[in-house]
Amino acid sequence: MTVKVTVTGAAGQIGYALLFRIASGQLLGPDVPVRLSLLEITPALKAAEGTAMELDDCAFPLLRGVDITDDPVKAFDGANVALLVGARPRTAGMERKDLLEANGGIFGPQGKAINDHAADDIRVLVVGNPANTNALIAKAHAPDVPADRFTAMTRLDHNRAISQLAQKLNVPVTDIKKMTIWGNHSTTQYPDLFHTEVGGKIAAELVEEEWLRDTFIPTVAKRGAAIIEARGASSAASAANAALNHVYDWVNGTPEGDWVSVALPSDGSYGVPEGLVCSFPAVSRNGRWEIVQGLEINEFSRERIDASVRELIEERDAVKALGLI
Ligand SMILES: NC(=O)c1ccc[n+]([C@@H]2O[C@H](COP(=O)([O-])OP(=O)(O)OC[C@H]3O[C@@H](n4cnc5c(N)ncnc54)[C@H](O)[C@@H]3O)[C@@H](O)[C@H]2O)c1
Ligand SMILES: O=C(O)C[C@H](O)C(=O)O
Repeated sequence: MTVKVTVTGAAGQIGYALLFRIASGQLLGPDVPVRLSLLEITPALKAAEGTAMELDDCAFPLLRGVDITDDPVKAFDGANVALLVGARPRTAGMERKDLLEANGGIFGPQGKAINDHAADDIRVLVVGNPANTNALIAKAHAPDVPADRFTAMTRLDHNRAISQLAQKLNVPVTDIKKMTIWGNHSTTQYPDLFHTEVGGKIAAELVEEEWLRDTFIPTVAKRGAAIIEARGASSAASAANAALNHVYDWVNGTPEGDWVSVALPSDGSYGVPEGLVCSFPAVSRNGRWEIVQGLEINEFSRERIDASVRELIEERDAVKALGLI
């Protein structure tokens, strides 16, 4: 069966890094045909058409067609996977409230279009920032879709944390298992090494406490800003790569003996208020995310998880006050 994949913000940077890899089979697997549906704002439709011409020119064996539209209803009609990448970026002089409001105007109607028109098995990944709260808004407008189909991306933070630790310990990234990012995809996120395993040993015991606290955590949490500073634009190829990892694992399952980081609606686990879209350690089984249960949270971790959750609560309360959820 051909899977319909809708990508919003398709003419943007992440879109350009993402679409060719989806069409080559890296989102769902090498045997799954895909049809791409590109949603853009009207002024960017021509650029999206250019990208679609290039997709044609690749003659990808799995690509069954590309549709381009500025209408969310058409874009999400029958969609099985939705990658919500397009968002309103913060510009000079813009208050946080303005940013949340502008994004509410995007993610509310997209959530409703998903609710009314997507396929029954729709899976949604929000990449556009502020990703957790944009996912919360989309979910609030899709009451008929199971809440756990709405996720936001912290897989890039997860991959960044694995890479930083691998470099510190001079081991291949494949030696690192059970990394966790807790909380918000923002600088308050908490990359947790107290359950991470490296060759069967706990990572926090293999590094100096000072490095963990003063180098590792801030490097991972501020990596997005460091990329913007270096590139003059936000991360695109690595964000696209993380989106592919997230959906691939969701659909095909996470490997035994490991887990990944996923922002998904809390069921109250680890004291995170129900419904908040928060990053947790998670495994995918039978096509559904399950939060890893029973991890012991020490005082150091508790403080940091709580700080990020507080920020998520503030964002939720702000969008509630604006009538966006
Ligand atoms: N979660 C993460 O880890 C992560 C990582 C990197 C970037 N991001 C975020 O991803 C988003 C996209 O990044 P980018 O570099 O591709 O940005 P970009 O500005 O290059 O592209 C965004 C695209 O979205 C489109 N767009 C805007 N409003 C839209 C709407 N209502 N419907 C459809 N399309 C719309 C724009 O026309 C533009 O083409 C940003 O919000 C960025 O902050 C998230
Ligand atoms: O776009 C940004 O603000 C940064 C991005 O979320 C990232 O983590 O690279």
